[in-house]
Amino acid sequence: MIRVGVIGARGRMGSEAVRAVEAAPDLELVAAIGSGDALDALDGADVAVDLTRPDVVMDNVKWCLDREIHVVAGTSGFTPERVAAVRGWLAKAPGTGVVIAPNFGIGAVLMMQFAARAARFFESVEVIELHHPKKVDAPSGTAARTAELIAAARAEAGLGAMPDATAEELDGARGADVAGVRVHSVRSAGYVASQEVLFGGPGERMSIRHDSLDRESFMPGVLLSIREVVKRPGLTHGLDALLG
Ligand SMILES: NC(=O)C1=CN([C@@H]2O[C@H](COP(=O)(O)OP(=O)(O)OC[C@H]3O[C@@H](n4cnc5c(N)ncnc54)[C@H](OP(=O)(O)O)[C@@H]3O)[C@@H](O)[C@H]2O)C=CC1
Ligand SMILES: O=C(O)C1=N[C@H](C(=O)O)C[C@H](O)C1
Repeated sequence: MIRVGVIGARGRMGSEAVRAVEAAPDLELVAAIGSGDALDALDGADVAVDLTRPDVVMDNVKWCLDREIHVVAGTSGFTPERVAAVRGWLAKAPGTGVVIAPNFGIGAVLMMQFAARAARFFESVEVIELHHPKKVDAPSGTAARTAELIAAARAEAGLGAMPDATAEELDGARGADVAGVRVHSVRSAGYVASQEVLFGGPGERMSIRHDSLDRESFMPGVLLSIREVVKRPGLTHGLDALLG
């Protein structure tokens, strides 16, 4: 049995994760921690799953790594600087694993992979992410990571800046610049989590879209990450490596 604690257990994702862990025959829920609860309840846990907020997740990860508790971090906000900080902490806990999962959805992981693969073939690319209006951060972690992957693929292919004649702009009209890729965030009732990556080249365009219609879409990825993190010391960034 893998002993699991969920941090953010009363939230939208955390409560789903609690149910999923409780229903899994090889996992035991040993802690369900909400805001205001002490992390000490994680003593004895093998894995902590963090589904909280970008402003608290780093402290939680550090607390767990100081105690050699493996971490599955689904919370958004993992900038390259934060990922580097986690790597640094892991260097002092070499037997411990961390999975940072910008998105647990299998389709979303594929959408990010496909986008990175297509990136070198198009001169233009922009990302539109659409989420429920209770989301506290923008752009989404998924969109930011997608932009980073696209930017890396473009750089590797020797592509320069994208064509864009914008000379006058209402603040925000062209979205956020993430590693040179424009990311547009929509917040609207009726959405859980969606993303579309738009590519353009001479005489053609292509879009790759993924929609999570229900948070149950994330649960297979949460369970896979828990089962894998105990076998993988060090940092795993994204579910790609876990999917084979
Ligand atoms: N990787 C993925 O596939 C997915 C990631 N996410 C990410 O997961 C995170 C949570 O999303 P969501 O569930 O929608 O958000 P919610 O606001 O519904 O849940 C967050 C929960 O964290 C709790 N919390 C806040 N601070 C602490 C703390 N210091 N210790 C313990 N618990 C705390 C909150 O408690 P309280 O309400 O009392 O403040 C709340 O219950 C977000 O960053 C989101 O982007 C979401 C969906 C999928
Ligand atoms: O807050 C959400 O809901 C989601 N957050 C993650 C993100 O920021 O990418 C994953 C998914 O998009 C749902």
